[in-house]
This record gives sequence, C-alpha cells and structure tokens, in this order.
Amino acid sequence: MKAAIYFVCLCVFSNIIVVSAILDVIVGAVAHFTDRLFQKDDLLEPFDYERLKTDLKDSLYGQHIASEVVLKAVSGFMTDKHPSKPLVLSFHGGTGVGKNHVSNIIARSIYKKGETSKHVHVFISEHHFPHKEQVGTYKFQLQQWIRGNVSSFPHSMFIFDEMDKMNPGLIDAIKPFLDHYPHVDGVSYRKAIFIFLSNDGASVINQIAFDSWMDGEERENLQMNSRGMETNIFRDVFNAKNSGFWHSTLIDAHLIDHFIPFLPLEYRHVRHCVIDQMAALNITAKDGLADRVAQELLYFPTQEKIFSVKGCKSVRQKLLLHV
Ligand SMILES: Nc1ncnc2c1ncn2[C@@H]1O[C@H](COP(=O)(O)OP(=O)(O)OP(=O)(O)O)[C@@H](O)[C@H]1O
Repeated sequence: MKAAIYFVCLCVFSNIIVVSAILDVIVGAVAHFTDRLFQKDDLLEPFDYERLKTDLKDSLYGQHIASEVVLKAVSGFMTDKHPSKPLVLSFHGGTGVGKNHVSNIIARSIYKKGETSKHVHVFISEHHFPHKEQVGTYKFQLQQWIRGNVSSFPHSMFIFDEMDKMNPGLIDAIKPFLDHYPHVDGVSYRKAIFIFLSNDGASVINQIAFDSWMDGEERENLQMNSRGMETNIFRDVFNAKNSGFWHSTLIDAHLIDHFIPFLPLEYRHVRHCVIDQMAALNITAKDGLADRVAQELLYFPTQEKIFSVKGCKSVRQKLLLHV
C-alpha cells in the first residue's frame, strides 16, 4: 500500500516538474519573441550629421559651446566603426539651461525612438539610489543593469543626473565600463554612451558669462579656452565640497572625453523657450504673450538682471497661468 502511495506521489510530482518545465520554455519563448518584436522598431537611426546639426541649431538656445562640442563628439563617435572606448560626456551648468534637453537631442540622433527608446537609461542619484546604507546592493544592481543592457544592445546610453549627489561607491562601480578595456567580463562597452549631468562648475561658468557681458563681448565669442573657462571649471569642480570625489576619480583616470559648459540663459533665450511651449500647447501668439511670460521669470545678478535664475525650467508652468 505504502509503495503504491509513493508511486502515485512520484508520478504527480514528476508531472508537475515536467509541466512547469514546459511552461517555463513557452513563457521564455513568448518573452523572447515579443522582445524581438518590440526591439525591431527600437533600433539605431542611421547617423546623420546634418540632422543633428539642424536639431541643435533649431531647438537649443544660447549654448553655442555645448552645441559645437556635442556635434563633433557625437558624430565622431557614431561614425567610428571601432571606437577605442565608450563616449563619456560631462555636462555642467546651472538649473534649466538645457543639460537634459541636449541629452534628449543626442538620443534623437541615435535611436529611432529618440529619448523614449528603451536603450536610453536615466539614473537620478537621489531617486534611484536614496539610501547610503544600501550602496552595496545598488552597486551590484547598477553593474548588472549596465552589463545586461550593453550585452544585448552595445549602443546603449546611460544618463546619470545629479552626479554631484552620487555615492562614491557607485562611481567606482561604473568606472571599469568607461575605460579602454576591449572587454569587461566578456562584454565590450566601447559602443556605449555615458552622460553625466551636474550643477558643479555653474558658479564659475555664470561668473565668466557675466564678466564677458560686462566687458561688452559678444556671447558667441566665448569659447572653452576663453577667460580660463576650462581650468576654472576644473578647479571649481575638483574643490566642490561634496562632489570632488567623482571628478577626481574619473578625471584622474582620463575617463571623461569632454567637459561641456552650459551658459546661463538670457531673456532672449527664455523668450524662445516660451514660444516653443506656446507651439507645443497650440497657443496663438498674441498681445506680447511671449514677452509677458519671459518677464515673469527671475533674473540675476539682482541689479543687472541678465540671466534667468532657473533657465527655461518653469516656462511651461508660467505660460499655463496665462491661458
Ligand atoms: N538652452 C535651451 N534651449 C532650448 N530649450 C531649453 C534650453 N534650456 C532648457 N530648455 C527647456 O527647458 C526644459 C528644462 O531644461 P533641462 O531639463 O534641460 O535643464 P537642466 O539644465 O537639465 O536643469 P537641471 O540641472 O535642473 O536638471 C527643457 O526640457 C527644455 O524644454
């Protein structure tokens, strides 16, 4: 009797195992199929230098330095069949001046689905990695995430926002991916793109823009090497109280390809942003609406009021108050 019960149990149990194994295979196959189907229209856009140039010219205001460097860096990288390392860009500047906006423009030039592509991965320090004590777990997850995505799609893009608030342990975790290694644990990261965004260096950039304005210089004459911009940004960034670490770690190892300053925006640039938002919201331009909205924003320095305190950040919200 006992033997019969054992026999029945064994049959039921082995049937369960067989059924679950079959189910596993079916679920895996369906997932793989839908994944392929989904990926089919989420691929690379054939790279077009002129399209990126036009997009930067038409939709980015007041950032001639960023525009030039981004165009050269991205087109050089995307047309290089055998890059020796991933492209690593570091964007610096005050709030609302276009750092995220340029990341989206770059994504539009690379992926068919632009910034909504699933190959664009955005990490916001305080949102994704809020707890200091969990840095070990974050580190593991972040490395697995980058590794998994790059192995299935080498041209993946990783954007790290609020880099100045990033835990040093996490910076160490991504360091090997940014280097010249042909492979890290069997995966090549040479076609990936990493973009770091931070407000570090903003005070130096703003001061240089102000001095240049005071001297009556054309804004467009400001270059990376004018008025010691590059050196002063480095100095400021290295000495930043909380965030000096990421720069010293990544800069010392020469892992960042381009430091890109974003200038503070003037009234005329903000006005352009208002007009863009009016078009996006289908609002007809009348009664000097663009000027009224642009005038409502705050400008600095207190006396001269030349640069927008929040760039173009709250333009949409201000505009909505008028409709
Ligand atoms: N230079 C610019 N040219 C055109 N539009 C801009 C520019 N700067 C900002 N904008 C507009 O303002 C919005 C907010 O800017 P964005 O998020 O790029 O700022 P940010 O520099 O990343 O700021 P933060 O440091 O606060 O994250 C953008 O989505 C874009 O619509």
